[in-house]
Amino acid sequence: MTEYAETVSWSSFLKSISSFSGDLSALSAPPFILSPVSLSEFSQYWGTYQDLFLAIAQINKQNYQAYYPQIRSIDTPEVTRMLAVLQWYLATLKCQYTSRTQKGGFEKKPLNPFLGEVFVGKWENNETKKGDTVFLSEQVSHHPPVNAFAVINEENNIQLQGYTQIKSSFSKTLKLNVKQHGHAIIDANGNSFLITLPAIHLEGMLVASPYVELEDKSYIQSSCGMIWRIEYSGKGYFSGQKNSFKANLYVNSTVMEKEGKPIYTVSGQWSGASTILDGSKEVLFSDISRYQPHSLQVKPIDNQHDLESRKAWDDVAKAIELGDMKLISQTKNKLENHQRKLRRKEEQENKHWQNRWFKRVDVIKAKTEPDLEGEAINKLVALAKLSGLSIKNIPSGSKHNTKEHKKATTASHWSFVMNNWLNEKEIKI
Ligand SMILES: CCC(=O)OC[C@H](C)CC[C@H]1O[C@H]2C[C@H]3[C@@H]4CC=C5C[C@@H](O)CC[C@]5(C)[C@H]4CC[C@]3(C)[C@H]2[C@@H]1C
Repeated sequence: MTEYAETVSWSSFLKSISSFSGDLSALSAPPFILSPVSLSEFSQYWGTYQDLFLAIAQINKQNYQAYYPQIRSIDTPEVTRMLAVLQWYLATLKCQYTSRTQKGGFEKKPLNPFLGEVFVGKWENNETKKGDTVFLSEQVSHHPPVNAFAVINEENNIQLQGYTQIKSSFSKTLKLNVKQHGHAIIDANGNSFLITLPAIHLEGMLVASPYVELEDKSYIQSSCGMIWRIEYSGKGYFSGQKNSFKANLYVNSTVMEKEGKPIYTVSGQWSGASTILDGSKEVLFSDISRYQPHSLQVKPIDNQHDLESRKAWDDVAKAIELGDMKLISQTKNKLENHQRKLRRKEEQENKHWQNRWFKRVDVIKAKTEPDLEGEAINKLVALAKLSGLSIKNIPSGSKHNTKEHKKATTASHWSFVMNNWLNEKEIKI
């Protein structure tokens, strides 16, 4: 599409969203801001920096001093592990929120996954003999859209699972605000970590080059008691730099709530370099450009199952690449009508869609009927209690004592069921 035409349709698009409220996926957007990628692919970013992810499981009493030699004051493997979790987490932010806008691109509207859509792959770590890591993503709900994900490396005994539900709204100044519900939980050799999801907003909408900026706070609570509080800021905030953050490590959430002395403070750019206060000295903590992202191995489309994202959306993705609006709506309607027919058939037969690898667990009820698959939920309850965070269905990272928590009535989450994956017959990695 020509530059001029794009500008015209972008400004008419902005006019259309200025009066829009509701589910983003319902908003029709001009072809040049449609992405041929399904949102079900976005959760792969939790595992893209495999070396940083696996380090969380590999740190032990014998090797912990080798990880951050520049930080003289480190004295336990637990603290080293907390630093490794933060370094990995910052790397996931870079992937999650800037990988589409690095080379001058801008955020586009991803394809809205249908119920039961899956996206699977693996990271082959053969060069470092760390065993393969499996990645699973399943659209466990379509109304509202919820994506659940798991990253599993058996050789190193580390597994991440979680889910994301986004709630978005436009501000008067056409800023797109997105609150995330959900969380991620890591289990690594007996240590577990609860990671909350930051709120985000889209900058640059008025100049037709939107990019994500993180805001407010998020937390990483460890089963050993220590907790990270990460505060985000961006251009125009006090720091003035894009993608800025400040992270404080506290011995526990009580000290954090009292604004006690942090064990460490790390600050800088989550998409670039950051430093750590080691006593009175400021030393380099992490420079993400020094780490290699691993690309996920995904089967060719011909070997994929009909429920796998790239096969299911292939016609639509091709139409988007052609920028052919008519063909886009034709191919999208075909897929969406097929889904509506399936839902109607299930209704008539009084059947409901069976989720594949994740199950919904109502935490309040589960307290009376604890079950094995709810194991991750029990971890969520334990870690949330340690951190003072709410387990109700309110924005990720909300505190336990807020009026929003008191007002909320439900506390149900999505939990990965390893047995369902081990017994999976149709979808292959
Ligand atoms: C309908 C409004 C619209 O189309 O606006 C068009 C704008 C050009 C772009 C808006 C889209 O920007 C995309 C960025 C997406 C988030 C990126 C990363 C993540 C992290 C991942 O773990 C969970 C999903 C999440 C939060 C994505 C959610 C969807 C976002 C905001 C897309 C916007 C629709």
